[in-house]
Amino acid sequence: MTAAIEVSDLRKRYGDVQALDGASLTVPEGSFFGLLGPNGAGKTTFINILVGLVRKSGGEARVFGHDVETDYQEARDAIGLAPQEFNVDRFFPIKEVLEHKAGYHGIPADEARERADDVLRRVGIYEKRNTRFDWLSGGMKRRFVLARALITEPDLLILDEPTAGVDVQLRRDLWNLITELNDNGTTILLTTHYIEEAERLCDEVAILDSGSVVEVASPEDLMDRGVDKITISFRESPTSAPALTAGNGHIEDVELVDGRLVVTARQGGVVAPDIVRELDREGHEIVDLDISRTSLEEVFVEMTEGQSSNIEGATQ
Ligand SMILES: Nc1ncnc2c1ncn2[C@@H]1O[C@H](COP(=O)(O)OP(=O)(O)OP(=O)(O)O)[C@@H](O)[C@H]1O
Repeated sequence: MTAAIEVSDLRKRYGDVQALDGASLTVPEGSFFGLLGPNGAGKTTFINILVGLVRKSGGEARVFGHDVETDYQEARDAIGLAPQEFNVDRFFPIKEVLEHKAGYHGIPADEARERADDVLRRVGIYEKRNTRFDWLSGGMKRRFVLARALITEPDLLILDEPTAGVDVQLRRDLWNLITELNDNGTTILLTTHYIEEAERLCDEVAILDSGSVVEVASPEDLMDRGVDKITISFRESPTSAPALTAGNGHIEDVELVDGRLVVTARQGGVVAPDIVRELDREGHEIVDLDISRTSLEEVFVEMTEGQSSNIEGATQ
């Protein structure tokens, strides 16, 4: 199967700044893929090279097998982009903006009108179809840039921080809409500073740091690399921390804190049952057990340490 995105040794230099420094990445067709990284890691530059807004300084980039420079039109026609910054023609009613965009991609006028109505309904701003972009609220503007990305029915939808600064309702609407698109086969590339968003939506995430890809894994696999804390309360507190043989090398530390046993371990959910059985065998009566998992956020911060990270937990 041809990959949706195939990038190797991608480089971009702006004057003194090496924005991309040999980034390599494959995004499989049909996946919901997250591109994470601290501010300035090169995410927007990466996206802009794919859509032809920025010329690479070196390396290769293909979209569904089409080179983004030599087969520009084919590559561009496959992509719908909802950019971080709004760059919309402000003087026309939004429905016309969509029709112009469809026309630019070779879609006949009748079909363009139908598609414009359809995508405006899907993003929930059909009643604003005759309004100029400037007169939409901030949330409606976000909805509109998504509609504009969808008008060409792209095989690859690229969303550059689609939920930055939007309210809870809109965030959920956007999540539902893009999940549905992905279920129907659209490949999604999402950049986000909301870690919970990546955790919830993405099959795989790539972590970009200082212009190169430092990791590609599922959110679940990344979280398994961090350490979890298992806190166990007993009917009668032991006088010292029991020595544990369970855990198969997963346990990193065991200590007694205020009468409770605190076990630091990788894959806490996997080792906890063995620990419980061992303590039970030794006659300790357990009254409560709590596992706090490492968050993807903690793993991310550790991997990109030293960078100015502003990754956030989604507020809702
Ligand atoms: N047109 C430009 N001219 C000069 N430097 C640029 C230009 N565009 C980006 N840069 C620099 O390239 C680096 C990567 O920027 P980029 O916008 O790709 O990062 P990002 O990961 O998208 O960041 P953010 O999360 O803040 O959006 C930064 O140091 C930025 O200042």
